Amino acid sequence: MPAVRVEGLWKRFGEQVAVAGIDLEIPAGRFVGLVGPNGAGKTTTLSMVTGLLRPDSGRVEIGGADVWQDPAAVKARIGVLPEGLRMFERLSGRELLAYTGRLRGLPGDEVDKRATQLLDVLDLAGAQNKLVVDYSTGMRKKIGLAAALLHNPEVLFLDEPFEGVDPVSAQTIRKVLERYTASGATVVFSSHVMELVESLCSWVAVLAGGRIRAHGPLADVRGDAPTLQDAFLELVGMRGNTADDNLDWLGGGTR
Ligand SMILES: Nc1ncnc2c1ncn2[C@@H]1O[C@H](COP(=O)(O)OP(=O)(O)OP(=O)(O)O)[C@@H](O)[C@H]1O
Repeated sequence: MPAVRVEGLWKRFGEQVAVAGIDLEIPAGRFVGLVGPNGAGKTTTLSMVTGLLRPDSGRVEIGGADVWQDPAAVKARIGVLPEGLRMFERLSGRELLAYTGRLRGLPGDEVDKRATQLLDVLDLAGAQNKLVVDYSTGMRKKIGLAAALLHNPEVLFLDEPFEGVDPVSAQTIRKVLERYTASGATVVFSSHVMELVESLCSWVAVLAGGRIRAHGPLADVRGDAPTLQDAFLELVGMRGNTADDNLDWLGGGTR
């Protein structure tokens, strides 16, 4: 069974079609990259897939359960780190994890154990008693990731998890996620950084204009192109689209 099955997903915002009929089956146990240019519909798709935004039409199943018919069952099985996540900022990192764990129905001592381990692995132990409002961008991503992992979900959805994260923290996050997928869990994440997707993901979906342009194992999507970046530019029709002709006034010369 695929980890995620999406059928005929559509979303309009007024005149703007954000997602224009997506069909996708994401295999389980893979590190999956969802890539696409700005405005491609990645966040809208992930929001609908994780039960945060109701689609105009279409269906989403996670582990065989329908996201919109049975939201509580699905939400118990997934972890989500959305873009611009709002957190309870007046809690410390540890308090936030304790609160999240109890909301997830975990026993208190289990929450304590898992929180201690996650804070440690994610290099947040020293900041565990600091309020989340005082965390840096990277620290916020890491505490958000810890909260999303606490209940050991089957599928983890991450919107731009590496944005604003320094290379050391990125490596830490990467190791945690690699360990998680190695045990059979699925990670689906959106990113603009092709090198990162190429080095992390075994399966990718390319989204542009609200539609899937290509999907499948990384090597199949890359095809004969030297890098995923080249394949991506070809697929989204941006190859050769340079600013040379239009910005002839920019730079040295006439002011
Ligand atoms: N709440 C909204 N109201 C109106 N239009 C929206 C809304 N959310 C998204 N859109 C539009 O839908 C389209 C897809 O947006 P979305 O945020 O899903 O793209 P994205 O691929 O995540 O982009 P980025 O990489 O820039 O984050 C865009 O044209 C955007 O302007």
